[in-house]
Amino acid sequence: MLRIAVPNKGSLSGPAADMLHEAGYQQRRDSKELRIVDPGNDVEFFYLRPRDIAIYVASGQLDIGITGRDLLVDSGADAEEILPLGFARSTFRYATKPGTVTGLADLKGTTVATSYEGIVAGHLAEHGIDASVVHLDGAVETAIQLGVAQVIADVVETGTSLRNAGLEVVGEPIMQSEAVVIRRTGADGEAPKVQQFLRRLQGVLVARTYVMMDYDCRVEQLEKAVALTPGLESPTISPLHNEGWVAVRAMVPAKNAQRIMDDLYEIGARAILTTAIHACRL
Ligand SMILES: Nc1ncnc2c1ncn2[C@@H]1O[C@H](COP(=O)(O)OP(=O)(O)OP(=O)(O)O)[C@@H](O)[C@H]1O
Ligand SMILES: O=P(O)(O)OC[C@H]1O[C@H](OP(=O)(O)OP(=O)(O)O)[C@H](O)[C@@H]1O
Ligand SMILES: [Mg+2]
Repeated sequence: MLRIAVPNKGSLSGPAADMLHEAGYQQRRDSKELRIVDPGNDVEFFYLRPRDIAIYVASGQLDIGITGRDLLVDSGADAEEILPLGFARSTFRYATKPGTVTGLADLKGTTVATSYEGIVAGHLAEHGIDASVVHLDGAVETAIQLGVAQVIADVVETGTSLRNAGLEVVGEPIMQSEAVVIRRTGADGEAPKVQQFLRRLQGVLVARTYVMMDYDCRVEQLEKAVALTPGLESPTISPLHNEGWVAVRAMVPAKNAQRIMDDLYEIGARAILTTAIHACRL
């Protein structure tokens, strides 16, 4: 049975459960449940603290896990990313009161408050900056006002939390993060059960980002039309009863669908339809 670690709380937990549900897996009904078995899919899910997931996966007791890239790096655990999942996207950045620190070099001699000590200590060492790091569990934006640190390093998504605390970012982002599937470093990636799990999640990602587009066009315009809708491999072309016309079917990125429909119309395509993809195996 495949054993999978899933975040039980925080920003990762809801979207991870939604994605697993879309991929056809049973998920817990009660947020207090710590483990469920999905016998139909031969999978066991363990609901763990997001921060602990890389440690469990590295220990070899669980085959794979869903966590944040930043949490994986921070843990220092012997685990590796195998599939990015596109949700819980964030950057990890230094921030401070405006005008106090202008660049990375000014961090020398300061105290940096963070919940991600591993990332920060690693980043400071990499840049040869001698600064102290104080570990806080959360709400680190307040640490400056309360005099615990001069600088913070934290997750930034919209920037609202920083703005509300009167802080501004310093330097370039330390890293870009999103939810990822991880496994123990060097673990057997070819294991059929792992491969099937990854294919299902990839199917959800494709279904979320692509739509199916169908249209009719004149044979003379086909090359231009196909250039607009090349599909993932190649579009399907079917003859129409009306001579000189063909029907075309191709997957297109959902975010470009309206523009592509306009462009197809311009070159004479008609009956242009888009439909949602509910599931997919590439
Ligand atoms: N506001 C946010 N937007 C996007 N991703 C976020 C946000 N806050 C945290 N994350 C991401 O979620 C993961 C952190 O998981 P965690 O459960 O600790 O998040 P959290 O939402 O801060 O939860 P909590 O603070 O309740 O512990 C990290 O990968 C982080 O990048
Ligand atoms: O840029 P924003 O959109 O404001 O998002 C970033 C904030 O979200 C998270 O906080 P969370 O609410 O999880 O609280 P925490 O600091 O206690 O973890 C993170 O730690 C930042 O504080
Ligand atoms: Mg948080």
